[in-house]
Amino acid sequence: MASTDPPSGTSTPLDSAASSLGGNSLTSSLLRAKPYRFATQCATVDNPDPSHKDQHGSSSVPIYQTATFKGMGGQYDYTRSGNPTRSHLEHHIAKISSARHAFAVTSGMGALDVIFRLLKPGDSIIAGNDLYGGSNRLLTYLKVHNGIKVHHLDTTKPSTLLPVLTNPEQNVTMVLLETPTNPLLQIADIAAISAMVHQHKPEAIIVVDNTMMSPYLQRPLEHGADVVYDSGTKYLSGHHDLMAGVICCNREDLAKGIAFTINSIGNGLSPFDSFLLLRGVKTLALRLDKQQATSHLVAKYLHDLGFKVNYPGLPGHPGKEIHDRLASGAGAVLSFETKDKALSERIVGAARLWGISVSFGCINSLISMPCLMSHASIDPKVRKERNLPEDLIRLCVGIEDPEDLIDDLEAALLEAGAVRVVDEAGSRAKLERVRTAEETEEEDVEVKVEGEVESLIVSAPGKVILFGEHAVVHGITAIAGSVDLRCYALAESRQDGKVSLVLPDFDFEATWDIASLPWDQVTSSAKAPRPESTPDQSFVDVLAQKVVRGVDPKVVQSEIAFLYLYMSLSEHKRPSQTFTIRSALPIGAGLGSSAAYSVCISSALLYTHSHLPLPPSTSSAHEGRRAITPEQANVVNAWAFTAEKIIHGTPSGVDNTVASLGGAIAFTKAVKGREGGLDGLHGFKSIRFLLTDTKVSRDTKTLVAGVARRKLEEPDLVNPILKSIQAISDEARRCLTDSDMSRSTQLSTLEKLIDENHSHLVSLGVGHASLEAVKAKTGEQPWGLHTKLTGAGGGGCAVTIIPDDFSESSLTDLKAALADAGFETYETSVGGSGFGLLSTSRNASSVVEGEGGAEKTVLPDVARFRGAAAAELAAWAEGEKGWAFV
Ligand SMILES: Nc1ncnc2c1ncn2[C@@H]1O[C@H](COP(=O)(O)OP(=O)(O)OP(=O)(O)O)[C@@H](O)[C@H]1O
Ligand SMILES: C[C@@](O)(CCO)CC(=O)[O-]
Repeated sequence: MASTDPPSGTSTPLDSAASSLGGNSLTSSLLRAKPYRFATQCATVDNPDPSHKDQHGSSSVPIYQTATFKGMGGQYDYTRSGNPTRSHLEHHIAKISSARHAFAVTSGMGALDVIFRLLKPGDSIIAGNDLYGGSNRLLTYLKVHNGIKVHHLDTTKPSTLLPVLTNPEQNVTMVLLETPTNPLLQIADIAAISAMVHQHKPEAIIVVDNTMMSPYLQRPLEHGADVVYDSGTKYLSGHHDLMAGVICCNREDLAKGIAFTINSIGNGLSPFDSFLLLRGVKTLALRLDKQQATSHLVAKYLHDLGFKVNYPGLPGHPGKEIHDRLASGAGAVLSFETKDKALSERIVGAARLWGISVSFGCINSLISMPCLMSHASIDPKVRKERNLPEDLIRLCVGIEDPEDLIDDLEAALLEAGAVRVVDEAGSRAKLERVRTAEETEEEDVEVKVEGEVESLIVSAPGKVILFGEHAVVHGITAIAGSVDLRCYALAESRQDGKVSLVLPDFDFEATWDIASLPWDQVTSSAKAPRPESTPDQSFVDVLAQKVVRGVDPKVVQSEIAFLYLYMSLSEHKRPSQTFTIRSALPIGAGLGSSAAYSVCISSALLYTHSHLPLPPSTSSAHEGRRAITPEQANVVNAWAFTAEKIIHGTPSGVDNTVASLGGAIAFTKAVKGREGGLDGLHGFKSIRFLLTDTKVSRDTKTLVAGVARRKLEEPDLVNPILKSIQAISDEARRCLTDSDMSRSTQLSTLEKLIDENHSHLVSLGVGHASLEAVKAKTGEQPWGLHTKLTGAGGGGCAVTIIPDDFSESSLTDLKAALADAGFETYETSVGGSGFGLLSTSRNASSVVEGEGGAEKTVLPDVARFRGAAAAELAAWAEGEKGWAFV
């Protein structure tokens, strides 16, 4: 093992040369202070132990071809445990990989085997579903012989990992990523996945197979990975004349475990192979620059002919902008489809300069069919499930002249009948791809399946924030719970190539031609929302051009949020649907109407577009409780958060979390490296609250921005207030969870905290005269109640605690007095169900006779859903049987 500190090469041979020549001018010292660039670092091998100089001043690291070392107490005793040639290599690899520790072993698979030995029986590992065949084979071995559970998931969509990560029955201790994948060149967002995994499973290790990129193009440790390995057989050595694997990490504990395994099993790299690999690494940047430049030409050539080409250097490659963020180049492996396996075999067989070979990374160009070669060990059924085309051809580009490579490929395509000449004039004949019969058939089938999606109804609750609104945006804990006023969405399938959004609350309806939507603008970051990142602004801007202007300008945000989610979740299916959304919640009044709307569109889309499986159908509302798993609710919540951000700007996430999961919670947002948290609270259920809508309209986005501005301008005023609000939330939480506290102490404590929190909110500038009027009225005798604003303030709603001994007649009088003052009241309990779902096509009561006596499935009483007054929606929903809830 070798350790470097600092990780990047800042000590240079020039330093010693300059000082021995007495070079100490300002310019030369400035120049020397700069770390070497990558190619220089590759070419310059530092001595891991400068106190131990080579006795003859050898310019190349000697091969210490010895099994044993004489004497006792020296640095080396036995080559299995350590060898100077290997130490030089490992030190060099660590330096170019931004790593503190590096290890060299006998192959890439040997490296993975060493890493897998960090796992224990009963552990779960998440791995991609487009993995190198050898990694897949080793994972199967672990599953069968070592009691390790393996989950193959689509790592291009980080949200698909959440259900397994958050499942308490799965002890996920490792996540194995490859990006770009081999051979489909799919992109996994190492940074997003690492952050997500570390948040949900801090003890899990993120392992990245970086062979396709090499440390020259991508250094995953810089993006949050814990362990990185490369098959050194590929780009690091570059000549296909040795087998090697390297492992890098920064964590001391992992380094110790890895060193122990290598020493115990004895698969450290031999001195001779260490020498060869060290020699190869010196030219890594030089080789890859050439290989990558030619790859761009080859990819473009095939793409222009009309083949489906997988290469992250091509515009439009899915995940390209994530890849560009993680890596500094597209690499030198690409793959393309011919849509005909036999045709692919003919192309591969006809190539001359492109050698038929497994592996990649060599200076010579290679061609292969992964399903027959590198990935043949994966069961054909599994290959199909993982969308690995049997006809796929992989090209690994070498350093030959690009013209020769393209000539040879062209000759092979022509000989195999994959292309034909359309114009012989010019220096290169004009060719076009010959379409296969299978392709034409497939296209017909695709057209037929469009629009065939489930119809269903979903609902989501609003919320009341008892303590901590606004402060929660800045990392303070909020105490909040769901209320029994909900938003409802009906998703209906249609067949006319259009999608409609109907918003009766805004007297608004918009219909778009699906084909005319800007599909080419759906970026991969839009398809994989992350809690800490903002929605893709350029996509939002493009969608803003597509919205239909209604009477109320606020509807624009609702439309953009809808289109953003519809397009990001549609994939290639693009179903024709109508979404009708109705709210029993007052809109823009502090009860989380935007979050409930966001959860409705998120859940309706995730289920109708088959991203989540429908829960088993139930016959009564009671049986439907917990029919939706918390894992599914987390996925719905993640997408709802994106919609909420589009509507709100910078929400904390508390509203959508309550609207998704329901119940009552203590919620803390993660800010600036401080961990967030989410805890369920149960003490709310029996407490009655009165909500009073002042009817003064306001906008959460503006109010939240106002507090943020104030925090920036007057930190000495705002920061102590935030601290006090944290203390209020902490005390409220204690009081709600302390089973020894008497009921009367509990209620009087909450009342005191309500008064304190309200005055802090007023100091933050989000109070309003109308809210003070409600506070004063409810505080008057004979009522004497305690009230605070709830939600964003500036108008909107106030919340009042109703003590247990408050009589019904007093409550009626109070409500009348508030109504006289022009306010609207709602009595609510806190802590009911999260989002719910009613699948209509599987509901037996929904089958009726259609035209010509045929049976037809319609939504249950959809007409009543559309026609009911807002206040009647809850009664309508209760009347419908078969709801499934979180
Ligand atoms: N039923 C609905 N149909 C369409 N859009 C809606 C609906 N309900 C809410 N919205 C969207 O949410 C916006 C209201 O969000 P806003 O954050 O201002 O209020 P709120 O969520 O009710 O209050 P708070 O965030 O303080 O709890 C509306 O302007 C609209 O864009
Ligand atoms: C004002 C605020 O704290 C609550 C809005 O309901 C904003 C947020 O948390 O997103």
